[in-house]
Amino acid sequence: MTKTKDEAGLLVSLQDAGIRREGRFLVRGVRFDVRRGEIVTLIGPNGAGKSTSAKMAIGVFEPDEGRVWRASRLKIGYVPQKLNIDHSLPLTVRRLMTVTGPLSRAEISEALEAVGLSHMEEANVQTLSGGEFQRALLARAIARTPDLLVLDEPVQGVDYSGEIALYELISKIRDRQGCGVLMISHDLHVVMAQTDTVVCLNGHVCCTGTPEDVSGSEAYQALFGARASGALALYRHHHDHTHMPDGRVRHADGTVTDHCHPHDGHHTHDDGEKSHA
Ligand SMILES: Nc1ncnc2c1ncn2[C@@H]1O[C@H](COP(=O)(O)OP(=O)(O)OP(=O)(O)O)[C@@H](O)[C@H]1O
Repeated sequence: MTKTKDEAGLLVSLQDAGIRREGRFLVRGVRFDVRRGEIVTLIGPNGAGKSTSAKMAIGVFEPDEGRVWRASRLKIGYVPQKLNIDHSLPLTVRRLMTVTGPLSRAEISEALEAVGLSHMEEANVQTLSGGEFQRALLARAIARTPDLLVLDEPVQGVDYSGEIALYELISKIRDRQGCGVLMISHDLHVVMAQTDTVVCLNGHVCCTGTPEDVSGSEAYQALFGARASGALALYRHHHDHTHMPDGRVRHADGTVTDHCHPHDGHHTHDDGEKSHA
């Protein structure tokens, strides 16, 4: 018996979807699926149609051609690219959490705890660092336990180690809540190691596949030129390390230390297990 889309864990499916404005297509021929537990990243240069495609996926835009299918009663958590906040008005983290809809005290505390911001519930958002602010927005999105978490450039204004921490957090949330994740990124090095599928856009889909497939494809190389060389691979390279049977850690550069470096992310174990402690 064939499984229905819902049974297969499919959350959203774009089939040759396109958006036309003022007589021209902003993007067309967009096709990708997001399933429960899966991380899909849209990459492409500025103006490539990443946000437009994500907006089609979540139903903000109806496609002018092609089709978009969404699971019934799909709950979406959206982390916007930017948020215009009137800094002349005081806004606490707790209030930020509820401006888009009511949440119980328990839901607020749990979400802030998940992103490591429990101690900042009463803080004014103006005082947060870039990384803390992104985590507060993430907390707001996950507090409603979405089926699909959509993040528009989540690491903007976040430094390299903050970026890795944020990616690990997103991956942890995916594991715990079992949601699907659709992520947008205009920069190449930010494609997180846990991404299952990369969709490379430039007004249309240039290529789709695993990060390795995409970084090796001609379409991707042509689109990003010199910047493309090894960029996705580089991300993995930086975070690859191996746990030796005696507990020590061997890094990609061959050095051996007692512990992981704080910036270490994806890694493998010598016993063949692939996971993070
Ligand atoms: N409502 C609209 N009417 C006309 N043009 C639009 C509209 N919305 C977006 N565009 C244009 O469509 C193109 C794709 O925009 P989109 O925001 O999807 O790109 P993006 O890949 O997310 O870019 P960035 O990396 O800069 O955020 C851009 O050239 C943009 O100016």
